[in-house]
Amino acid sequence: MRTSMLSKNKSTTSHLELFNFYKDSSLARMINFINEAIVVVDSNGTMEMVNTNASSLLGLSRDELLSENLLNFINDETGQIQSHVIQCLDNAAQNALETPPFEVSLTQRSQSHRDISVEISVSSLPEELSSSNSLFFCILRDLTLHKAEYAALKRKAETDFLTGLANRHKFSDYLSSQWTKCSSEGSPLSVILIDIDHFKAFNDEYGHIAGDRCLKRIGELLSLSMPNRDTLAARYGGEEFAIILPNCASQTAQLLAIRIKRHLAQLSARHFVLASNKKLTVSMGVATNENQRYENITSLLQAADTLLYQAKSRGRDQICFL
Ligand SMILES: Nc1nc2c(ncn2[C@@H]2O[C@H](COP(=O)(O)OP(=O)(O)OP(=O)(O)O)[C@@H](O)[C@H]2O)c(=O)[nH]1
Repeated sequence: MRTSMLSKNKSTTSHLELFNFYKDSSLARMINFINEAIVVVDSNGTMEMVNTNASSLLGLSRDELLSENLLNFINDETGQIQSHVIQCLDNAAQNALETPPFEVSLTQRSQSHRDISVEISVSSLPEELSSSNSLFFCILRDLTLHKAEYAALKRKAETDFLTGLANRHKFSDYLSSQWTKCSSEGSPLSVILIDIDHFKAFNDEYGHIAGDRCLKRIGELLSLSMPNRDTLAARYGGEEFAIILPNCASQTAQLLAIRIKRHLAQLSARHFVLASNKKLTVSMGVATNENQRYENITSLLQAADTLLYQAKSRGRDQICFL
């Protein structure tokens, strides 16, 4: 039975016959013992064998999956991913070991119809296991949990613990990507540096815990003052903050700096008054890359830093811009 079925031409063997044959083959029995979701497909993506893990991942019983094509589970409006999968099957047929795993989004057919991210790794089966019809062994790995964990870790790695703003690392990455984007579009890019004045005196007078609370309040205020989703506020250093404003001309950046300074003054008057009755103030430097004024990110940041120190040396509690 085995030899005659295998030697039969695929076109004269119905899918049901093939499936029933494969269902009882030693390979089909073996894949049920592997602790991965596995489907065996032909070169068009039609499923020939499915193990129990794959059946629960795809949300249909093994028998229901018989008439299904793996490609029909893939979310792919443009059809590009499906072509890529077919190409991977072709590649796997040529060189099984050089087909890298790829990621797709699948819709589960269970009641929830949930979309899940899955990594598929394809290998071709040797001829003695697949008859004249090329078969491919696909391992499907659910990446949903892994992706959620990765996103949470990434968020943590990019966030300043105390203020909840972006940290310096995220600031650098974002500035770098926005520099490239704005330069290629010929649009302006502004940076505002903000440094709290005499913060050491505040810490000395009220202690570090009150100092931390103050930094947190300023972080909240900055976060609420951002004009749009492209704007990024970050904690740049100990008592220093920075704002990246893509597509923002110098005048608009200056107006935003003035507004933030006014809001900070109101916050300070309510919460952060020093013993000498002096309020906590900030100094700011605002620099804008317009008409290729600066050669690179470093010179833009240096300009903002120089302007900030100008504000400090002129007596603090002020904004300097070009
Ligand atoms: N509470 C608290 N204080 C911090 C933190 N990071 C930095 N600082 C304090 O910020 C102060 C910065 O002091 P300086 O660099 O002398 O600056 P300044 O006193 O603000 O004076 P100018 O910047 O010259 O106006 C130091 O006392 C630091 O301990 C923090 O996370 N929490």
